[in-house]
Amino acid sequence: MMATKNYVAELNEYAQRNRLKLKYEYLGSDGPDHNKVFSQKAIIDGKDYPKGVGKTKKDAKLKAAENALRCLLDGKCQDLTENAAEASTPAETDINFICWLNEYGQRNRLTIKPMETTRPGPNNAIPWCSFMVGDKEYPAVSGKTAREAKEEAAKLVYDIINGNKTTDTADENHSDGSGQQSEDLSENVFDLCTTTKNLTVNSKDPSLVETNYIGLINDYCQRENCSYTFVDEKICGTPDKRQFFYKLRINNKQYPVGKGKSIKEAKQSAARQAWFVLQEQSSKDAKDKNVGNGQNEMPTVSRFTLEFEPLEHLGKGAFGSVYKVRHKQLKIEYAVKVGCYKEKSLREVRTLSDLFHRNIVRYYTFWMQDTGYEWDLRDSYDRDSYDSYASSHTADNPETKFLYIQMELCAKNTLRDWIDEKNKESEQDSKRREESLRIAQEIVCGVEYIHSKNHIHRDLKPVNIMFGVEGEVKIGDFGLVTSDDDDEERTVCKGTLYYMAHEQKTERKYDRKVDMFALGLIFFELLWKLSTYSERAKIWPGVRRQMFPEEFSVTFTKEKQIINSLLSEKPEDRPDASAVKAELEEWTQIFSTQKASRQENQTV
Ligand SMILES: Nc1ncnc2c1ncn2[C@@H]1O[C@H](COP(=O)(O)OP(=O)(O)OP(=O)(O)O)[C@@H](O)[C@H]1O
Repeated sequence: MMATKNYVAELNEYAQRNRLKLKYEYLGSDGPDHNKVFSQKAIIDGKDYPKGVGKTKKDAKLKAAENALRCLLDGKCQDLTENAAEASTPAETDINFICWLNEYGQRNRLTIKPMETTRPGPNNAIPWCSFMVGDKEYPAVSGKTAREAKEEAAKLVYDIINGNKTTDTADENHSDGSGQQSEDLSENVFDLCTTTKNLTVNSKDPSLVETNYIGLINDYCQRENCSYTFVDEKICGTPDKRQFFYKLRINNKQYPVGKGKSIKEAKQSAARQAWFVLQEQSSKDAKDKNVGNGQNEMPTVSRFTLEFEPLEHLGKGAFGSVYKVRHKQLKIEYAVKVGCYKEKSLREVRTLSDLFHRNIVRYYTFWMQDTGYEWDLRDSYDRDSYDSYASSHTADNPETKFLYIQMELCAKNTLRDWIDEKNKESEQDSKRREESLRIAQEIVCGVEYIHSKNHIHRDLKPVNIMFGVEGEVKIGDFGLVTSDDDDEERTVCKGTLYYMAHEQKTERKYDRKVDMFALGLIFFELLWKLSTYSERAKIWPGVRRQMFPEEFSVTFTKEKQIINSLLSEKPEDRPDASAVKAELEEWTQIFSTQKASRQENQTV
């Protein structure tokens, strides 16, 4: 193996020689666990140098140092910035496709089943493998060994799901299509889209599953027998920061322009814009039709009960009820939120459809119906009789529409339950501290992502934080989400008073830092045992003003420092999510090392 040059030492030397102030900034990690990449950048005398990406933090630092040296000594900064986007994407050859596929199955609650066979070859039997993902079978592939066939088959599924190949082009017996249509089909991952309606994967990041709006438009146009084309509007920006603009034309009607960093992203965004306009239009048409008919005479078929089997009433919030359901065809369980439709609720769904992150409850789709859904709570424990007690119903006002939001199903216990359980335990132990640090890190990752998309959650609290199948944190309830535009006037006192920042209670101008204040309180609650409500009521006002129980400050010195900064009265003094994430990551590492050495000492 070739030895790697120690660029970090070299850059240090360079900085010392030239009396420059050198530091590194950790920029976070990206990608699923099996294929994580880390990023760091060098900052020299306040100037940022191109980020370095690597499979470990150390590699990333080395790469960052190398990049800075190339800028400083060879003047090659431009090339590096242009390549930065590529470098941050994990190389496909590094991906363990079987592992990726298993994670994909877990995330989407699809069973993954390899089907291994042999087929006669010229000399001996050749191993073949294909995968069943949910109820869809992917094409079979051969390999020199059974393992190789399995890996190749998993890679094929990866390619198809990522839109690198269509199922048609991947099929052994199929010849390639040509022209515009085949190009569109490969973007749409058409086969998958028609089975699951809207699941595809962002080709850049296999950990994120996005709604395929081009697929939905394709579906819609086939159903309505209309044609669509993407219109190339313009391209802006410098070569390293290109912005593409596309819009959709459906039967000569033009829809709003969508933009993106690639043509594909811009087309998806245009399809998303068109999809929302179509939804709004169809709701308006239905309303006009009802008004025209004088009354809502025809009973409407409920898409909800047609597609899903309601299994359980999970709870009720301000917007409506949430049900655990099973998709009748896919046999996958989801959560569906049902409430009365208001213009504003559609805006919220629009925001939600923009968020795809491991630590955020995954949104699948939404639709509107004339009928709502009622579950008689008295009998909800009686599964067999749900039909007689749960029913679709129309509202008293015939103009009322109901909005259904299909989401990922999370575990029943929320973070509130987790905290309550921990508070029942007798001792304040180090296991709670360790778990709390993991949970806090995941919450802050989700919040960092929400903020990066220019949204403010505004209602972060333990009941709105749920857990996924692997116990990972899932931030939910985006009922109060709003955009973080600088000059927007805000509604005063939206959210839950207990976790609300001072400025959110009283001021019309506040920003994303209100979420950081709530995070401070949640971190405190994660760590500190509060046995009774009265104990909590006694210390809570103090904690909100950065006054902590003495024992807390002694036991959790580092955590207290982070929480203290999050609870700063002035929003500008609160750190942003990425800074807290970095601090927590660093502290977690130190804490684990300290714990390991303590354990070692005990055994010696
Ligand atoms: N995706 C989901 N998976 C599982 N349970 C869910 C899901 N979304 C919501 N729930 C549960 O459904 C219940 C109602 O949730 P919802 O988000 O509507 O309201 P809430 O958070 O209780 O109140 P509000 O919206 O008024 O703040 C809660 O108990 C919540 O834990």
